[in-house]
Amino acid sequence: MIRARGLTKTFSRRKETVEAVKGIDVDVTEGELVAFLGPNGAGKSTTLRMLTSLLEPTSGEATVAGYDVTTHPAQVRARLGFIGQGNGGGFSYKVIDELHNQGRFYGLAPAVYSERAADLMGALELTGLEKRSVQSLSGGQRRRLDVALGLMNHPPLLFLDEPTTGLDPHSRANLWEHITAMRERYGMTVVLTTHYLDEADSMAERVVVIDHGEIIADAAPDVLKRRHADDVLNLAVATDDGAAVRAALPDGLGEVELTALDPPGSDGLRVRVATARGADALPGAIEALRLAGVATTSASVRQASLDDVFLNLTGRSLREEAAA
Ligand SMILES: Nc1ncnc2c1ncn2[C@@H]1O[C@H](COP(=O)(O)OP(=O)(O)OP(=O)(O)O)[C@@H](O)[C@H]1O
Repeated sequence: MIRARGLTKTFSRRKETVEAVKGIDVDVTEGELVAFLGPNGAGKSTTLRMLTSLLEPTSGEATVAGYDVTTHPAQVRARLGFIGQGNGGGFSYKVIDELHNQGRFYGLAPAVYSERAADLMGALELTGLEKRSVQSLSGGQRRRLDVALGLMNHPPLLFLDEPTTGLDPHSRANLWEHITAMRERYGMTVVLTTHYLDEADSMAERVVVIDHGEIIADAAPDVLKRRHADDVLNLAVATDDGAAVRAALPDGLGEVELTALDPPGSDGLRVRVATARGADALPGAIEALRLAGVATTSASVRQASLDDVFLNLTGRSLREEAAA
């Protein structure tokens, strides 16, 4: 569905040159749900805008839905839906007029766009808001209208640029339900950008991590975590004999860190082990300690997150950058 090779975009701003995208190679096959994850300014939107033919690449090439984005932009646009960061709707227009105008824009017959608009309004829980002005909608409703606008041409490929940014957790979850339902209904390929780690982790089947205009990792969230991050076992043990704890833990479990328990003076140690597949390793670790006569008084596993992946790949935390 998408094939990009050596895609670059350089912007000249006054006398400054910004290399926003630095030679991206990416393939997306039909039906995939792919998230481009990266901090602000990483080049996600620029990549999306090139793939949707809205922005001409400085160099490189991309084929989308079978057409070259530079030589056949109209054919590309006819086959995709694009939901940008800003709201697509004109603020003072009525919701239904926005949808109908979008249908006209795609050259659909009135009977077809009226039916599609009604159908999408129902599917995206916008029924009853037909006559409301776009500016009177809530953030979540407006985003769902954006999705409806993006789907009026029944595209085989949907691009969403930060679809859930600025929405509260409830509206984010609700929008996701709708995106997933629409994807199933139309069998669409979906490509989106996000800087929400939890969203990329839970919703995307594949995550393309972008930093400074380059793809630094590309795989399913679980695979990324297995490759680039460890789970952490956190145990408390009822002994101060650190050497005995180290000797008891299975060989090759992972890096072990021992610290005194809080508050100071408490008997025992806190044991932290960075390890792959922490939940699977935990029972064995507790049993090995027990056999060595060491009682475990508390145990938990912190699963590796995509933030750990980003941190290990770049030395920076995406969570902190997103909050900054
Ligand atoms: N039209 C433009 N003119 C000059 N520089 C630009 C332009 N558009 C983007 N840039 C720069 O290119 C870089 C990548 O921007 P881009 O918007 O693609 O990042 P992003 O990953 O989508 O970030 P965000 O999450 O903030 O949207 C940034 O340094 C940005 O300032």
